[in-house]
Amino acid sequence: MKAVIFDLDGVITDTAHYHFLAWQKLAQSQDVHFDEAFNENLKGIDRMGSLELILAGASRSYSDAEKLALADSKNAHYKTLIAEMSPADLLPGAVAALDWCRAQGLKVGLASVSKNAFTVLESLGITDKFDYVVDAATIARGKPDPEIFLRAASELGVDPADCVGVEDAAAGVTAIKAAGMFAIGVGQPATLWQADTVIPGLEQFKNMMETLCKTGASSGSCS
Ligand SMILES: O=P(O)(O)OC[C@H]1O[C@@H](O)[C@H](O)[C@@H](O)[C@@H]1O
Ligand SMILES: [Mg+2]
Repeated sequence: MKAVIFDLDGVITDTAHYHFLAWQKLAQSQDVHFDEAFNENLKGIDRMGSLELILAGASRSYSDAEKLALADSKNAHYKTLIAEMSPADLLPGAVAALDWCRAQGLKVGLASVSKNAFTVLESLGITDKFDYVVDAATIARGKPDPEIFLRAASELGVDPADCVGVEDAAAGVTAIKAAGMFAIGVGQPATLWQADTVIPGLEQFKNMMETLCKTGASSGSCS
């Protein structure tokens, strides 16, 4: 393996909860039922894709202009929720995982479909820990399409088969597998059943990677 490509929301920081709160408020404003179980379907899905899924439960149809206005209002709310983020919002094990990759000589990429990813990385103080961060605005097809992971691998100069992807969302794991990479799921095995292996959080990342390197389970050997 030569590179590790991380998702951001729900893997490195708990912005997944802020997305949930912002979508919940929007759904309530449109009288659409919304709960944690439904939100699971939105994880990893881009902004307009998520909005379409929510509005599918509404009693009326929406014009493109209305949809854009709703997406803008969700994003404005989301931005107020992330405004106070700081390095204290890093999930346990996140910095250690990123630093371990670099110490091993592995390339480190970020593949988030969030257009707020650069802002969040800056607030967390970890921008310089990545060799390449995909700009979500340049991605045509969101997860579960593999485009974003393939772009990261290409920009890092690494064959997708030599990459490990790390994801908390089912759609993200599907994208990693479709890109031909080894998938580490972060969360519940029942949700992330497509992943090659699942860990509860990044605190277990280093041990998992060392085991993979020893057994050659990913792609033969490490860097
Ligand atoms: O609205 P943004 O910040 O561009 O984010 C898009 C998506 O980014 C993903 O990382 C999140 O898992 C989704 O929940 C979110 O909808
Ligand atoms: Mg995520």
